Amino acid sequence: MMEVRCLEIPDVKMIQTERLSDARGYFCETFQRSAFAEKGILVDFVQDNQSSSYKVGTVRGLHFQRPPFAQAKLIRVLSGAILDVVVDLRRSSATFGRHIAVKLDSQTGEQLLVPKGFAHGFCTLQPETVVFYKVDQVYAPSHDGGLYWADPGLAIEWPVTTAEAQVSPKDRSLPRLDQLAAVFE
Ligand SMILES: Cc1cn([C@H]2C[C@H](O)[C@@H](COP(=O)(O)OP(=O)(O)O[C@H]3O[C@@H](C)C(=O)[C@@H](O)[C@H]3O)O2)c(=O)[nH]c1=O
Repeated sequence: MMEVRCLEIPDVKMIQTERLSDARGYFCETFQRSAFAEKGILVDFVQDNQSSSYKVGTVRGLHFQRPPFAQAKLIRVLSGAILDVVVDLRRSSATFGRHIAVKLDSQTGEQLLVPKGFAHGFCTLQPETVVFYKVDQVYAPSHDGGLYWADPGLAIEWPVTTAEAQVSPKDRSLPRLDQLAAVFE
């Protein structure tokens, strides 16, 4: 049993797979290719990634890979919690430039499916937060792209200010959306 819920941008989906509990704890199939396909989610994941962030208020993103290395991502939190954010970068989309922000935590184990054509990032809400995600294209640093997380034009309500956030030097100098050349059609 899995539940798939479309968010305000319908290609972005929240996924809850069933947790089978017993006296020891729970067991859960977090990804099963044919179960996802039955729900219309056809992705060939080729790489799993994991990151751990020490502090609350660590921001990673907003990232994407340019075609032909664009990635769909299936995100979940193993420990801690995040505010997960996606921005629609598809120029032909009615929701171009709009974002979705959802809380993901290890309590519910809900997963976020981010299609190709979106920038993705998150802010940790707890210390020692571990994020795990599957991607359907390999890492291609030559095709790395990004968007400045605190771009006021995006109007994302982050839980931290730019002064408080823990951000990598690379992420601090990413372009705003109005400085970004078209990436996705
Ligand atoms: C993303 C990635 C990074 N790396 C290396 C590059 C670098 O030396 C180190 C850290 O990379 P970054 O600073 O880009 O890591 P990080 O900021 O955590 O990047 C990630 O952010 C989130 C929001 C995403 O959506 C991911 O797709 C990815 O872009 O890991 C890989 O070897 N493989 C990978 O797939």
